[in-house]
Order: sequence, then structure tokens, then C-alpha cells
Amino acid sequence: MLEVNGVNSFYGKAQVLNDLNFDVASGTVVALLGRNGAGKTTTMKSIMQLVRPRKGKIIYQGQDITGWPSHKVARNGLGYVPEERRIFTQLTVLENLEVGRQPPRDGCTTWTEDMVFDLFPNLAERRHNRGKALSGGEQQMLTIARTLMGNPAFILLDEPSEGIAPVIVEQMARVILQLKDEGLTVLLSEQNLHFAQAVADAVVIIEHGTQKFAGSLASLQSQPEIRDQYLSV
Ligand SMILES: Nc1ncnc2c1ncn2[C@@H]1O[C@H](COP(=O)(O)OP(=O)(O)OP(=O)(O)O)[C@@H](O)[C@H]1O
Repeated sequence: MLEVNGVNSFYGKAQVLNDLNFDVASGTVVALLGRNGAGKTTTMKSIMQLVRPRKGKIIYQGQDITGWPSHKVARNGLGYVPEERRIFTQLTVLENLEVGRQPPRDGCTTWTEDMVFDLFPNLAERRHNRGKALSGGEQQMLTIARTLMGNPAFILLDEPSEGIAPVIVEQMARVILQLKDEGLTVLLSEQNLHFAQAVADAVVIIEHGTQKFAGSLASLQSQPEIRDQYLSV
């Protein structure tokens, strides 16, 4: 569904990604793992064309999307949930969801408010509250919920478990598996293997912008030396 082909990305003169090569198969959850500063966010931004790869290609559903404007990438069915929660603090939960609404997309779930409230019951209770009244975890959920209102086929979640309470982390893992059941394809970034193990089918490990491993979760689990070398566990 998504191919990252020989991607090299830079900030100015500084090269941050070196020849990344991995695939995300349709209907799977792939975890992009690596320590702080490894290049996970830059990989996601390179897929979304928020950072333009200087070399290499991003192929989505057989189409080369490299160089497309980011809004066109999003309209094509890729929903990006950045690490920093970008909700509208002055708008209510319902109004935030309304902002994210896009027309139905062929082959994808058409999300309604009720459907996202089923997924995130905490938000249902808070539907008339303003964004600023929500906890960090609820803001994280609202960011995901708003992205779902755009009816994506593929969702990129940058560190969905970062900075939220353990009980919410568990809920987040359940949500990701429910999204997979809905037929969405998920690429998430994570520093810690624990969360990835609960949700991912496959794993890509990067260190200093270089890919060190790509394969199934089972194959990573059978190679503890890779895990110990590149991940904080
Ligand atoms: N806008 C920027 N300008 C210059 N360098 C940047 C910029 N954003 C990130 N970097 C650098 O690029 C490298 C990769 O950063 P990136 O945010 O992609 O890593 P990450 O794996 O997502 O880490 P984190 O867990 O901190 O989000 C780091 O060395 C970082 O300092």
C-alpha cells in the first residue's frame, strides 16, 4: 500500500534520513521504532511531504506521491496525527470534529461523530467541552478522532502513547487494533517496544536516520540482540 523507496531527507544541509526502504502492507499496523532523535518524525513528515525527500520516492497505492503538496497527499487518504496535539482549544470537542470532516472516500469507513465517540467514550462525555478543558490524553484522542473524520485509508500516528497516563495508553492500544479491524492501515512511531508489541504486525527500526531492521514483530522478538542494541526497553 505504501512504499518508502530509498528516501533521503535533509533539514538544510543536515542529512537526517539515509536511504530508508520499507513497505507498509494494506490493513497492517507497522511500528517505526527508534530512540529520541532517530528520525521517526522526519520519516512521517517525508511520507506526508511536509519534508520533501531529496532523493528517493514515496509510492502510495501504486502512485508516486513524492513532491505532491501535503494537502493533496492528505486528500488522497493519508491522515497524519503529529506528536504535538493540534486541537483547537477554543472550540468544543464536537466543533473540533466538524473541522476535520471530509467527504466520504471509496473503500473507506465514513466516520460519524457517533462512531468516533464509540471508539473514544471519554470524548463522548466531553462533547460540549472546549479543547482547553481536556486532559493531555483526551487531547491526543481528539486529534486522532478529528483525523478519522477525514475518512483516511492510511493513518500515521506520531508517538500516540507519549505523555499520557498508563490507563489511557492501554485504551490507545485497543483503539489502534479497532482501527485495523475497520480496515485502516496504520504507521505509528514509538520509542518503546512495549506499546509496539501490543499492536504492531511489523516493525521498522531506525537509528541516526539509518534503517537497522525491517520485518515482522515475531522476527524481531526472535532476535533480542537487535532489540537491545537499538531500543530502550
Ligand atoms: N526542523 C528541524 N531542523 C533541523 N533539524 C531537525 C529539525 N527537526 C528535527 N531535526 C533533527 O533531525 C533528527 C531527527 O529528528 P526526528 O524528530 O525526526 O526524530 P524522532 O525519532 O522523531 O525523535 P523524537 O522522539 O524526538 O520525536 C534529530 O537529530 C533532530 O534534532
